Amino acid sequence: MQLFVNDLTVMDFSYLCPQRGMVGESWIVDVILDGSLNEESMVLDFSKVKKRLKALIDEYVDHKLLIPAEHAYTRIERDEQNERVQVDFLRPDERSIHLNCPPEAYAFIYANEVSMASVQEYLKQIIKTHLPENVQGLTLSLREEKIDGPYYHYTHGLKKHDGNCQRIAHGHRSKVVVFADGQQSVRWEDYWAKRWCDIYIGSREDLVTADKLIMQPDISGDEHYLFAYESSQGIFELAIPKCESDLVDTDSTVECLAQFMADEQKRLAPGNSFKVFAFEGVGKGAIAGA
Ligand SMILES: Nc1nc2c(c(=O)[nH]1)N=C([C@H](O)[C@H](O)COP(=O)(O)OP(=O)(O)OP(=O)(O)O)CN2
Repeated sequence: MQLFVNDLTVMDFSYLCPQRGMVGESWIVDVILDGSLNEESMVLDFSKVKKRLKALIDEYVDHKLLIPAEHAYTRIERDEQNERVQVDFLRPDERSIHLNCPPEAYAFIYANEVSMASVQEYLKQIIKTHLPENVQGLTLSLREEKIDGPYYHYTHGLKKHDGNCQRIAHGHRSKVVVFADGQQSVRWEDYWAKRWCDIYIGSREDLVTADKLIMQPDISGDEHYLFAYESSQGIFELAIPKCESDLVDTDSTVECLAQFMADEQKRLAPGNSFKVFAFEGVGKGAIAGA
């Protein structure tokens, strides 16, 4: 007998990619369980499927940075004593990425790349060990939201958030809808999709100088932004290429980003009025005008 649950959850996370850098993603999870019927004549109660599997996915992937642990660019250094992990992703041409964070900030995918297939396998191995005996098989499918129109992938961290959004590198794949003088404007939507294609959005107030960091990455020149802050889960540090980042004067909540976009459009085209629908992952977001 097979049992299916579609749209079990959305995983919002980021990953390191040799070509694209830091990529924000939102993947929808569907599952199929194979098993015999239990004493309740069920493969597994839907409420248990939803709660248990979502809890595992939240614990192991959601709001984390996924590291392709077997890629040649990846270096991982664990400081067990201080409960910190440093990751150096040594891309060429001064596009290296460096982090020093509490261990919960990362998920290590033992593969050459972070892909739907490798994350699927990683999660399958974890979830399998948490299923009751009558459930013998698990199929996990990951998919992107179908988006008609422009979208972008961004990564950020919300240092004031009391949950996992405080992690400095988690992200989303987000649709954007813009109205200029009451008409939908694909031109402006394309503008943001291009500007924020694979972007790290940092708050200006989190910028630090190298002497303020615990990590001492081997970075030459002035090609990187350095960000650091302390939240309830610990100290988070990130060095990321400036050319793959954008700075805002506020926090990077979706409310602030929607307002940033509307204000930026007004600055570039003062004669028009704007309304921006900025999504944060799938099915939610903020609306701002200028
Ligand atoms: N009003 C706002 N609330 C939250 C914001 C925000 O910008 N404005 N941002 C976040 C985080 O960035 C987070 O990544 C949002 O992800 P989400 O998946 O919604 O968080 P949850 O884990 O709580 O939801 P699940 O559906 O359980 O995954 C948080 N809030």
